[in-house]
Amino acid sequence: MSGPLLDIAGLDVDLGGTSVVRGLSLSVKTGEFVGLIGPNGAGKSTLLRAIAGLIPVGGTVSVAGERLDRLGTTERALRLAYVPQEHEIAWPVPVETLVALGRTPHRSSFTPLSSRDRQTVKDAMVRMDVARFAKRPATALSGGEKARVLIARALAQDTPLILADEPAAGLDPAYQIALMRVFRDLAGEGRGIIASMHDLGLSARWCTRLVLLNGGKIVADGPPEAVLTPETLRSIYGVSGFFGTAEDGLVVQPLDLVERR
Ligand SMILES: Nc1ncnc2c1ncn2[C@@H]1O[C@H](COP(=O)(O)OP(=O)(O)OP(=O)(O)O)[C@@H](O)[C@H]1O
Repeated sequence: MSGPLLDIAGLDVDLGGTSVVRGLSLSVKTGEFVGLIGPNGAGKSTLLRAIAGLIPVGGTVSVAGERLDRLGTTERALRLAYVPQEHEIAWPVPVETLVALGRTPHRSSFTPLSSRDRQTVKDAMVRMDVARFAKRPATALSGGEKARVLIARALAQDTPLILADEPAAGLDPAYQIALMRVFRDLAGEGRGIIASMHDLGLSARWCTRLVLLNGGKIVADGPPEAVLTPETLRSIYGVSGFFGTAEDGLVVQPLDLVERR
């Protein structure tokens, strides 16, 4: 594929009569792990929901050169997977059944899972370390375990583009890092990942690119070192930070509240 994996042009989103995303354009290539960062209310979830086709938008969203608004639900679900911020699981279905729902766009109705489907589901559960819960009701898991099951469902969907809304929230440090490794590996395998994140340390360390949103607009976009600076922390988040360099790159730790200038 020569063009971008994701191409957003002139995206506008109005919610409840308020303009939440304004004239936003963004291109993401295969191999990129994009951290979507920004303060509360910046528009991160709205942007992800808009890309996923869950809310009406102005402008265009294309994946691999095809406009998503011209595709049916199944065709769209073959191109992108979306992990919601909420980890509500309504029915006590076994974890493996829930993860297997990710295979829906690849199958015709009422046919059993193929051996490829079963292998993909198993690989997704192993990758997210939930295979040992395979037979457990998904409702009988901890918050972090549920979060990992919902990410496994998205991985089972086996799409070129993965959108995840605060996927690291609720995970312990080891699982947060494991998730960052999974996303980095998936990007290395030729997919594109966009994950909204509040943890600036994690996003600085693991994302290949950061897109900083504020007031529904992109205010910075580039490698972590270019986006996360003392100036952006102060002006956008209203915090000071510790900045260091470890063997593998940037270390950022917000320190205290400061006046936004
Ligand atoms: N249904 C709605 N009607 C009106 N305004 C909404 C609606 N949903 C969200 N908003 C507003 O849109 C803005 C962006 O919200 P969004 O959830 O996208 O932000 P976010 O960057 O994901 O924030 P957070 O970090 O708090 O999750 C906020 O000001 C929010 O109040």
